[in-house]
Amino acid sequence: MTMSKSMHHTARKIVVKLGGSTLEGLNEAFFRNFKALQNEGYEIIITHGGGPAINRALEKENIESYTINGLRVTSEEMIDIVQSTLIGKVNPALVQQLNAAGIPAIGLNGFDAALLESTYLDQDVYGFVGEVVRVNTQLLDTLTAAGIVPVVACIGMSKEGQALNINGDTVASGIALAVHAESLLLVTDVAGIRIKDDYQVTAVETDIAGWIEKGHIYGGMIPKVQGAVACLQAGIPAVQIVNDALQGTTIKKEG
Ligand SMILES: Nc1ncnc2c1ncn2[C@@H]1O[C@H](COP(=O)(O)OP(=O)(O)O)[C@@H](O)[C@H]1O
Ligand SMILES: CC(=O)N[C@@H](CCC(=O)OP(=O)(O)O)C(=O)O
Repeated sequence: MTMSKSMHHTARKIVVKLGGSTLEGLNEAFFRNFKALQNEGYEIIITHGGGPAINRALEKENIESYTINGLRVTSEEMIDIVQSTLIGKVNPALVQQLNAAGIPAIGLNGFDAALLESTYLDQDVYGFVGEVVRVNTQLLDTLTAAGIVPVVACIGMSKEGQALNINGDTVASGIALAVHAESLLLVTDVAGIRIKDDYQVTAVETDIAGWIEKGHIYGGMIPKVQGAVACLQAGIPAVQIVNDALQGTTIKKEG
């Protein structure tokens, strides 16, 4: 029997999402860990948020904002500010840090080669907030195969060409699903999931819903664990929620 050669690009992939709170000062240890993963043969795709930078830009314009379930309700006047902050400021600053550390990186957002096709999550409730419908994985494959790290800002593009604000964690899990990543790493400002007083080293997917219901997980942690559950259910073996020293919680399907 002969084995047919797969047409798929089969390199092992990791998606790393950098939360807004971690972006400004990535430390040397982070870049070391990053290069170690590349040297092991992993192709890495970076996605990022920028919540704190968006907050500052909105404050400057005296615009108040609020979140529901960790998602920022985004009005028409806000989406322009979100778009220009993430694509114009946060993304190039991160790309610069990577390039300076010797990691060739290219900045992208949902509009580039229709990278993130999106629809409104629920326009009546959230306004200009999107969810990921389709990812141009071919673009990502082409770049990573050429040794270039894609750095994706979490702005989606609707069919009509409208920019949509997508939570960074939602983009990260959407891309991880689309490229069949081996793992998803959500880097944030806390050492993983804290339940009462204890940071969890491991968690199983079935714990998550109850923790949200009881209020142990709230705010910005909600889109992270929801993205994690979607990845685990689609067969991605593990999702990690960690701080910049890569300490935190590993979430798995079963204990
Ligand atoms: N159970 C929990 N464990 C840890 N952090 C939690 C939990 N529930 C809510 N949070 C909050 O989630 C925050 C991380 O989300 P967020 O601020 O959106 O970070 P990022 O910008 O990295 O996406 C933490 O700083 C913490 O305030
Ligand atoms: C819809 C939604 O919530 N969008 C986020 C996008 C930025 C983000 O996700 O930033 P962090 O990774 O720092 O949380 C927002 O407007 O803040």
